Amino acid sequence: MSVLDDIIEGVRADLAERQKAVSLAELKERAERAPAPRDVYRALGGDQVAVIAEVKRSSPSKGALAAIADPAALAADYEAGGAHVISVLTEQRRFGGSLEDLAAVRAVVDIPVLRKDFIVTSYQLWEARAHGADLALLIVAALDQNALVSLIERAESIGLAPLVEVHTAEELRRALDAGAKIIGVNARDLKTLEVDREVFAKLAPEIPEGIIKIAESGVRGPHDLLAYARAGADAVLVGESLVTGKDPRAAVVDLVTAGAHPASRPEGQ
Ligand SMILES: O=P(O)(O)OC[C@@H](O)[C@@H](O)c1c[nH]c2ccccc12
Repeated sequence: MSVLDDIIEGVRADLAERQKAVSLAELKERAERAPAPRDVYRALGGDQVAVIAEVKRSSPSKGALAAIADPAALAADYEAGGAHVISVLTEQRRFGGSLEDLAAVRAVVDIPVLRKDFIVTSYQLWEARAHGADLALLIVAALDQNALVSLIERAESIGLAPLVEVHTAEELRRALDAGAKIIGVNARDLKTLEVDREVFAKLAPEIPEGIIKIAESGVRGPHDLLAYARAGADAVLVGESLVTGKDPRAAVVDLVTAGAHPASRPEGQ
């Protein structure tokens, strides 16, 4: 069993518990009362390389990263540093997150917020919206094609922008076929947890213009952001290096500054 299979088994077990506690009808009512979704395409579509800063307590590869007693305070720091979007890991068992973290973060920032989890059913999309999310991650490796297509459609229909994550050329083809408009290339293989920062540069040329390209994972600082930018990234998604550093806000400032520099754009653009 791959790491991804193992994570999803736990996700399904936790999901079954939540489904017992809150009916879909109730969740939909909560989603209707949630604040309106924020404009994700404006946040990610500017001239600069956007920075998506992640609230991440632990990971299957590294174990505990940071305690993060107050996720809202961390997110407010990220926003003050100039982050364009906040990512909140809500998976509990391996990443130490929760839907409460998501709601707490959304309440204190004015920028869009991503629910980062292993979404396998539309119930989780409703949960995301009910807790204020503006985007939801959909991992191609975790979904068959029918599920991917219907989750993209459902996300869009309830006001959530789907960020479709790929790691291989085949997954990218499936994401494009399914109509993804925002594609994240994860440098980490979720089946083995190995990081290969070259994957973005290999896949980016196959992503048509007009689709937002996000480089995910392994960004240690401005140098890695610039390399991803030269390979065509519109945004980078950064977790570990922000939560483990001494000053997350200053670390975001450094990334945003690098991303605003014209030399960070690919040649000819
Ligand atoms: O901590 P890093 O290496 O900066 O990576 C952040 C983010 O890309 C990573 O947390 C991530 C990308 N895709 C995921 C899918 C599930 C869980 C986590 C992830």
